[in-house]
Amino acid sequence: MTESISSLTIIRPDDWHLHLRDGPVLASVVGDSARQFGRAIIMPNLKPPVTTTAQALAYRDRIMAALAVAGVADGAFTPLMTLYLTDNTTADEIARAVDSGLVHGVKLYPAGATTNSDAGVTDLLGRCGQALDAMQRLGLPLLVHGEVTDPDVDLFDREAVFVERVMTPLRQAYPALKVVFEHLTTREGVDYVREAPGPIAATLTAHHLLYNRNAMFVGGLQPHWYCLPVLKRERHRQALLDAATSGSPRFFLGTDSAPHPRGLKEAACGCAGCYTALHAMALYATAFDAAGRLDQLEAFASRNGPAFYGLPVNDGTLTLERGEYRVPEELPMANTAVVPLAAGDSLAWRVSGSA
Ligand SMILES: NC(=O)N[C@@H](CC(=O)O)C(=O)O
Ligand SMILES: [Zn+2]
Ligand SMILES: [Zn+2]
Repeated sequence: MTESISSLTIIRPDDWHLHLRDGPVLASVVGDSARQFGRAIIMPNLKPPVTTTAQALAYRDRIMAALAVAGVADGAFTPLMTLYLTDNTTADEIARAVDSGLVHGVKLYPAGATTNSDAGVTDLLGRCGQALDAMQRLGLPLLVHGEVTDPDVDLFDREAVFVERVMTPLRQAYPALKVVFEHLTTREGVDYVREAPGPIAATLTAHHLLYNRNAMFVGGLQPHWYCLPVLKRERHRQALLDAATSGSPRFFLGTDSAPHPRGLKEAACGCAGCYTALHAMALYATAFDAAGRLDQLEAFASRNGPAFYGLPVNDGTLTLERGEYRVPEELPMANTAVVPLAAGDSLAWRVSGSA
């Protein structure tokens, strides 16, 4: 712990992996992100998924309207849109996305890997060549949910196997394609991203930096700690924390905040996803402080992401202070409620202001 530091002001951070959903819930969640972050990469796994630029721009309009409803000042928060890659995404669609200036990535969901991935890719190298070629040529990053879906592969090994079976051949075939390995959860993933040649980076969630898989099982089955990729062993958490605090520009902040109604988490077949947008920066600061590396938080949260995406850093600042933050038990949301990650627990840091 870095006890001497009692407050920290950093360049306004960005969230490079965020689920805002759609409809009434949008206005309930977007304010939580906008209070801390200047921009966010908005995930396209709606029902139906956001597969075209036209759909992405319409979704962007709905987000802007929700920001106004939530009372967020004009220009205070910018959604960076993405497309959902399918077996049928064309090179023309990629060109339209780049021309819009508002779409910043294309998301790969292996079919069946996670929440709302049914329309995802069945065979990346076999079916998506046109789109990948265009993305490589035009500099549009591929954002990857990196887990194989082979039922013979143990759930806890699906990211490590993805590195061998998909990521390595993909990057050999498209060496100049910009790739973000989203929500990295394993030592194998970290080793790959740290050492691989070419334009690659990874996002790291606050929950994977702070908690290991015990959180899902100790004291009973804990549905609010279940997300994909699932929390892993402690040695993986340590590798992620080392990477986040190492100063390597290849690792940056992506919350993967993914709200689900309470009733769909606390169910016989509970949904994957943790809601962390509310207290994201308090969670990250608590993790970096525990590692004694608060000095690295600004690079991770505010500098490395824009550098990879070719965007300027934000103008404003965010200030955090050491002090107990008690996570609420539940948040009202549209006509339902969402339970935030670590509900009822105390964190060591909180957001105290922004400018
Ligand atoms: N992370 C999750 O567990 N869930 C995400 C999807 C995803 O990012 O894989 C969701 O949309 O709910
Ligand atoms: Zn994912
Ligand atoms: Zn996600």
